[in-house]
Amino acid sequence: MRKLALVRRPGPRLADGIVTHIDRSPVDLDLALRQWEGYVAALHDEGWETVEVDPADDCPDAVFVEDTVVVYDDLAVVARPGADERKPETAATEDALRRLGYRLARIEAPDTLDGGDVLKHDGTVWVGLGGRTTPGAVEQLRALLAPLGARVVGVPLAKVLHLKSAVTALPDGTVVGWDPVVDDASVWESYLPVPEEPGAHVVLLDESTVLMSTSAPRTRALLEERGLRVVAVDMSEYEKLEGCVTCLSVRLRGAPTA
Ligand SMILES: CN(C)C(=N)NCCC[C@H](N)C(=O)O
Repeated sequence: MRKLALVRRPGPRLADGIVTHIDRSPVDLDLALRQWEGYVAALHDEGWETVEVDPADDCPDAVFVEDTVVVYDDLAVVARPGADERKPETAATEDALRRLGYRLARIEAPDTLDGGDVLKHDGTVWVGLGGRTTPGAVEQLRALLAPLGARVVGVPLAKVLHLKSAVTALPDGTVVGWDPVVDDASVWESYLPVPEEPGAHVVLLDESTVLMSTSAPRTRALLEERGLRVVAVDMSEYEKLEGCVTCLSVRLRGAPTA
């Protein structure tokens, strides 16, 4: 299966990115660029091709490209970000996915949805509700994904920016989360609390390998004990902006051949 990921390099205004649930601290732009290059190199080392979405340099948060779209099978649902200053970010993502041969749909106004609120695993799509994503957007997504056989489930979210700030899924479907920011862990059949907030953020690289932040060493050890191979990258400058490993890419597994 072709493993392709959309990425978008950090722009010159990155340090002005939005912070909501944490205090602002200075972002080192040079270090952020090196960390982004390290992230992309880690994807390449693990057999992923990357496609760069055109820059949106007026938008400080544009590097968090995950928030601009939800891709399911051959359908790309272009998001409508909940923060107005992020709304212009979606146009170039839409162009990139059109060029790659995806069918396109859009979350329509007045509803809003951020891709970071959407967690997919094995036919179920959980959507965080309470922050940037509206109930109407969940209904829109449900209607768009139903023909593809996906089950869309709204999940309460009050303590953190996005659903994937609180939880992500391991290759076997176990959902990992950092309890202090998880509103209702009973939503998931198999739930594993992790000892560090960044430990709740994994990107699936293949059936036995995950990408995560170097700032979660105890969770790394926990996952390795479960038999997973962990690739760790330094994400400090993005974590200062409430970002994490998932936000910097949109993983396209089995992309259509355009
Ligand atoms: C899973 N996460 C956290 C994301 N997909 N996106 C993070 C966006 C952070 C940005 N400063 C903002 O506030 O929008």
